[in-house]
Amino acid sequence: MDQNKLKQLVGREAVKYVEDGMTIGLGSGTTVKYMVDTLGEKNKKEHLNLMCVTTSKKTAKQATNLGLTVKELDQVDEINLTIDGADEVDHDFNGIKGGGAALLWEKIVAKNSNRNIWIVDENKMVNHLGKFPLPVEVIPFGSKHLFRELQKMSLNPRFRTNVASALVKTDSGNYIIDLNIGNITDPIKLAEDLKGLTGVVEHGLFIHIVDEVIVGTNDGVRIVNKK
Ligand SMILES: O=C[C@H](O)[C@H](O)[C@H](O)COP(=O)(O)O
Repeated sequence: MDQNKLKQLVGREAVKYVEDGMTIGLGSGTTVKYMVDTLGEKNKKEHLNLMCVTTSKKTAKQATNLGLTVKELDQVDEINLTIDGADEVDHDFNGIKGGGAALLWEKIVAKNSNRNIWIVDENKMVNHLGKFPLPVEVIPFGSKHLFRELQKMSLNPRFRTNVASALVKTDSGNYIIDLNIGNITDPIKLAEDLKGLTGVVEHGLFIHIVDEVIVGTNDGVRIVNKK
């Protein structure tokens, strides 16, 4: 099955978890885009009473255009369920996120959600994290110095740039440095090390955050629950 079809499949499946009256966290990325489209349709058809909190300005715009009610995180008491994409997921249910530079808001929303579901295609299920470069969101001030520190740690950093070769800015106005590490043998230790660096706002390692993963395969959808 073509990758977009898989993204659509898992997006549709995830929307089945949305119930009337819920406050829903909407992730970011190309897979989530399909999910939000389906949620918009469901909302219109079933006249649901939903509130949505988004993890990026892009998702907020899409959701608003579809007629979904979008609130700021601080305007809601709790988020019942967040549905997001991921770049890699390992067997311990740890993941890498931030391929679309939305990792900071995504992590804040996820940590404030009662339940987190990720929607991915099966190529993203891996034995070890790290083939996908690990995104790190950093404060622009002094970021070249931080970059050198990451080099000294042998983490193969690279500033993320856009098609015009300009530095990518996140929705919070920060830069992204991608770490090309290869196999991450100890994600928990790496997460701690990165958080210990002054200037690092957040990293894309999502440790023990997701509860359930909806995996799109050529044979249909597979649901993987945390053990
Ligand atoms: O910053 C972006 C997010 O973490 C995305 O959820 C992640 O990169 C997956 O995106 P996609 O569904 O486009 O592969």
